[in-house]
Amino acid sequence: MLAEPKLKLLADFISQFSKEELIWVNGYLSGWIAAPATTPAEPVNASPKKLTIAYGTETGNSKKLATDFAAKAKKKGLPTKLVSLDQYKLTELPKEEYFITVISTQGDGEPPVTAQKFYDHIHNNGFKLPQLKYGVLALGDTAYPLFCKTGEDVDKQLQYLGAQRIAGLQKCDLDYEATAAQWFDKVIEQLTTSVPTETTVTAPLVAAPKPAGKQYYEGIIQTHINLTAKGSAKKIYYIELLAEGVAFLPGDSIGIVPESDALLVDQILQLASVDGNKTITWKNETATIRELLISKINISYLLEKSVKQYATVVGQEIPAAKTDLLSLLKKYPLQNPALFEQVLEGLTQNVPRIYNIASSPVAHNGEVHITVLRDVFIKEEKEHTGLCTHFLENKKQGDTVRFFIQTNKRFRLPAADKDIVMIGPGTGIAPFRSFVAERDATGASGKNWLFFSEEQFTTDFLYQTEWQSWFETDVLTKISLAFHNGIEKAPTLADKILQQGKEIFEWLQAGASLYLCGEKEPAGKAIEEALLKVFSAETGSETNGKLFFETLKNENRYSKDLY
Ligand SMILES: Cc1cc2nc3c(=O)[nH]c(=O)nc-3n(C[C@H](O)[C@H](O)[C@H](O)COP(=O)(O)O)c2cc1C
Repeated sequence: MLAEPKLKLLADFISQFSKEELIWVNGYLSGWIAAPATTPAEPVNASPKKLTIAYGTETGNSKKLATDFAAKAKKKGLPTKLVSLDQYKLTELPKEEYFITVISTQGDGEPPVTAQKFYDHIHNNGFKLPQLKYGVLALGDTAYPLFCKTGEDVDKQLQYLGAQRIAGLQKCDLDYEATAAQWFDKVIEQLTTSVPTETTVTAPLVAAPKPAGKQYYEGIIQTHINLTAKGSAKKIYYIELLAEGVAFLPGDSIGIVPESDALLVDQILQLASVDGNKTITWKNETATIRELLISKINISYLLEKSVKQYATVVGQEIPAAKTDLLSLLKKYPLQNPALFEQVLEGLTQNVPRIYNIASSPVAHNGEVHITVLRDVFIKEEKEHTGLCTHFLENKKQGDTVRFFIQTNKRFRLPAADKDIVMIGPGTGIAPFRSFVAERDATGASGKNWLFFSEEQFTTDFLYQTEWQSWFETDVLTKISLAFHNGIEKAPTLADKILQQGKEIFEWLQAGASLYLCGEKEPAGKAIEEALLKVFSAETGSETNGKLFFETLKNENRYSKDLY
């Protein structure tokens, strides 16, 4: 409170200023109060700094944060505009003064749908933004391999375009509130006190222990079979999970958090002479060491920072090669068992593996089906299987699996009367089984065309009897197959697309939607190249072909899910 004489002095003083000037004074005073008492902050210019806060969101977190930020900035007297990136006028960007982006990462490291245009705009147009001062707050989830990828890309690209950071990129995990608020307080401090300079705000090194925003389900395995026949070079498992009340749409995926092999964990405990029954708290999770090693902690594919932490604990130089905990313990034994908990601190959590759902919620009510290729690789001359493959391979009928639904809004069936062309080499066929089963069960009138490829016709034709039955009942209008069958120059799926390009183009011109799912390399890449060749040939030039491809994407008639 001010005493009466001072209050009067202040009122007289204030009466000399315009509203704009008062807003600036307000900001100036906040900065002055926040600064150390001996060095009052000097404002650099007399007018308040104009701030735009733009958000790109899918499930609303970025919007909520951006809205809180805008309210805070306004309170501090900064003229602030809050806008969703899909509403943002891209021609405004070169005119902006201070530009804060709050953006999440979706899909497999992709921008939210609402931010796609902005993302493409800054990446595809050859302009510069020398006057822009910016900061990016990235939302993500450390459970995903491409943590905060979109925020990283936007931050990097704005700098590349000549803009100046007023705050370093801040990456946030699911428990973002406190970190985000701290970061924005620093931004406000910059804008209300002094010349903006780049600050590096370090992201928290350690992941939040569990993806709190996700709803997890327990599914009971009711079928677990190898889809490929005897004589096949591969194993592809078909797993049916009983999962009553789990809501999803054709095109969605599930995330499964793999568990480590109990025998491997026991070997580790024995080697480290550690009591696995001791209860500890690891990244907010309280359980026995053995339980944590089985269900939470990544012991198979250690990150570089985990190896570094191990090297510090044992006080030795260890090369940053890909390794696992057991190998480290064997090669660089711990001097004493008490050090094991320090090693655990440097380890990260197991990340979920994502599988396309192969069932239809209408046709296979209460069930979720997946198609899992046994992922085999050679390390130190020994055959190994991927962690989740190994985990799922050893499950039996009646066992439970913990999973969450990963929605994929970019991979959706069109209206029931629209035609679809589905290209699914190998396990890429999974979502198309969901699509066609759904269209069959709902009596959708649109035509359906499937492209599929595998090694051997006799052993590897995934879901063969179902495709045959759908073909016979006219649910599946066309099926185009490419099997290698051990023939050196056998046509690939890309070749089939080139051969049937004219008809594919006709379907698309008549309004069909096109889908591609499967491995990115080599099949996915070759197929996209073949599609571009087809479109170029049919439209008369490569430029027109690219334009046709772009139009399909802009009209949401080309969806791909490559891994
Ligand atoms: C389908 C889906 C895919 C996601 N993919 C990623 C990813 O690749 N990388 C990441 O860091 N976070 C990923 N996330 C996590 C989100 O970025 C995180 O939940 C964020 O808080 C969402 O913010 P929003 O509500 O503003 O979209 C994904 C979330 C979902 C639902």
